Amino acid sequence: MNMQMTSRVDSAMDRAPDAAVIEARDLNLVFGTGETSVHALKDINLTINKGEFVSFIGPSGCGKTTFLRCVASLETPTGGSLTVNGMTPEDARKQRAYGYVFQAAGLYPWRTIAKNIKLPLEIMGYSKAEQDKRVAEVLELVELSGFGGKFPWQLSGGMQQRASIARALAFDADLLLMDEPFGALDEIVRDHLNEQLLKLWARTDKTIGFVTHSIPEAVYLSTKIVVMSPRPGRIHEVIDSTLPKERPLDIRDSPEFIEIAHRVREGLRAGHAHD
Ligand SMILES: Nc1ncnc2c1ncn2[C@@H]1O[C@H](COP(=O)(O)OP(=O)(O)OP(=O)(O)O)[C@@H](O)[C@H]1O
Repeated sequence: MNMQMTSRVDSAMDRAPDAAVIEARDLNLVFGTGETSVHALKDINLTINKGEFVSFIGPSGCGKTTFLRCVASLETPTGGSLTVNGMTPEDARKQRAYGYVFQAAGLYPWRTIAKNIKLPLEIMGYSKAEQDKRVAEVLELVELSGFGGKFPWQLSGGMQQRASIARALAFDADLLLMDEPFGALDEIVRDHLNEQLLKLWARTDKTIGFVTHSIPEAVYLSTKIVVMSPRPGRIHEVIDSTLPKERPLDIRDSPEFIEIAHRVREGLRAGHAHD
C-alpha cells in the first residue's frame, strides 16, 4: 500500500462512523461577474451521511453538475462552506476521496478496458500485482469479468458505462460521484444498470451522489432525493425515501414508489414556478 492510500485510510478511520461525508453550508457559486454572471448555486445547505444514495434532480441549468464538481474540487465555490470527509474538497481530492463517473464513459479508445481501469492506479503508484488484483475485482463487481482484454469499441454503450464505473471504483474510494451516467442509454439497459448499481451499493456500503433527469431513476435508486430549481440554482426540497434497501425493479409499481415519484414531480413543478 503506498503513502497516499495509507493517509486516506487513516484519516477515514479517525472519523466517527456516522460523520457526514458531504456537508454544504450556505454554499454559493457565481460564475463570472457583472451582467453576464450566473448564480449557479444559491445558499445550498445539505448533509450527506455515509452510506446514503443521494440523487440530484431538477431542470437543465439548476446546478446539479456544478454541485458535484464543487464536491470534486473541480469548481471553487464563491461563498459558504463545503467539506468532504471533514476536509476541504481540495484536500479530499488529493486523498482520492471519490471516484467520478461522467455522462459519457470517457474511456481511452487505444487502451483495453483493463488498461483504462489501471490508469488511475498507475498514476497513484500501485504495484503491478495490486493493479491486476483490483482490475479483476472491479470487473467482477460490474459483471464484466472476461472483458478486460477488449477495447472500448468492442463493447456496447451499457458495457462501456459499466467499465467507466469500474474505473471509478478501482481505488476503492468510499464516495462515488455520478453525473447522469445512464442518460444516453435505452430504458431496458438503464433498468438493468440501475439494478446492478443498487446491488453494488448494497454490497460495498459506498456513499453515492447521483445526477439524473429521470424521476423513476431517482426514486428507484435513492435514500434521499434533492429536488433543485433553477436561476439561481437552489435546493427546493429534500425528500427522504421510505422504500426498503432491497428493491426489485417491480417495486416501481408499488403505491409507495408512486407516492414518492408524485412528490418529486410536484417538487419539480413548484420549483419551476419560481421562474
Ligand atoms: N464554467 C462555467 N461558466 C459559466 N457558467 C457556467 C459554467 N458552468 C456552468 N455554468 C452555468 O451554471 C448553471 C448551472 O449549470 P449546471 O451544468 O450545473 O446545471 P445542470 O443542472 O447540471 O444542468 P443539466 O441538467 O443541463 O446538465 C447553468 O446556467 C450553466 O450555464
